[in-house]
Amino acid sequence: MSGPATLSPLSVYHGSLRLLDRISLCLTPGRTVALVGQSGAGKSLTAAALAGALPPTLTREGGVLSTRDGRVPQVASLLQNPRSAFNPLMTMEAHALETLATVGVRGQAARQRIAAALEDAGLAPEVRNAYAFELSGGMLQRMMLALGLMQQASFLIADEPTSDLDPRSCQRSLSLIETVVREHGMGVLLITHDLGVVNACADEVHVISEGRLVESTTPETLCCAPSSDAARRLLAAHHALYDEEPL
Ligand SMILES: Nc1ncnc2c1ncn2[C@@H]1O[C@H](COP(=O)(O)OP(=O)(O)OP(=O)(O)O)[C@@H](O)[C@H]1O
Repeated sequence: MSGPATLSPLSVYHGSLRLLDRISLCLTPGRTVALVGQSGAGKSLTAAALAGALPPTLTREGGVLSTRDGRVPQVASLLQNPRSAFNPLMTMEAHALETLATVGVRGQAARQRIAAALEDAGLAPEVRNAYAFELSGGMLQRMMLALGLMQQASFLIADEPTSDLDPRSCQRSLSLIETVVREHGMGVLLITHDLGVVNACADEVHVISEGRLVESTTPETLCCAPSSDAARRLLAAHHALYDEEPL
């Protein structure tokens, strides 16, 4: 497990249009950092850049995540739509073996890591023989997490992991993230527009608006004394949606 890692200022362009403007973040093992913002603010682009998955039509400047000693840490992803992360023609074991080969783990050692990671992610051993179409969205999210655990990734980028989930699945997804932070010491970047999720999980929160970070604070301060217009708009939207005190 690595120490804290810093994202060097990240800018992303579509032609001459700047979509992200010098986004800089620090991720720390065992801590959850939330990135919140309205639709179109730049959350998913930040996640994609961190995961090395920006669309080829976009160009980037900076945005290298590195530790103090200059190493680039392993980063795992938990996507909004986990089904899109799996090849429908490959079993979960084939995905796992492919992932482990990228970090040089093969043979018996790979099989042992797969068994341990499935168990840690709360999946039955038989899941290794399943194809994506045989698993629910929640199980596929767990499998994504298992892939991160078996790689011994230091950080997890969770992009809207609770969107489109019913309340029970939402709770399960959040407790899974809590487990990787508490028991495996991963550092998490949690991308969401839901301030309730921020309050439940995050140690610190950054607000993004029109591709720029406009506020960095604690969940408590964001709820009680937000300093940016963007954060105030998010709070107002939360009030309007839930018709109650937001956090
Ligand atoms: N492939 C792309 N080509 C051109 N522009 C893009 C591309 N992907 C995203 N954008 C633009 O970049 C901006 C940020 O998009 P992004 O998807 O990061 O927003 P977001 O904060 O994740 O929003 P949401 O919560 O709706 O997912 C938006 O203006 C979007 O239209």
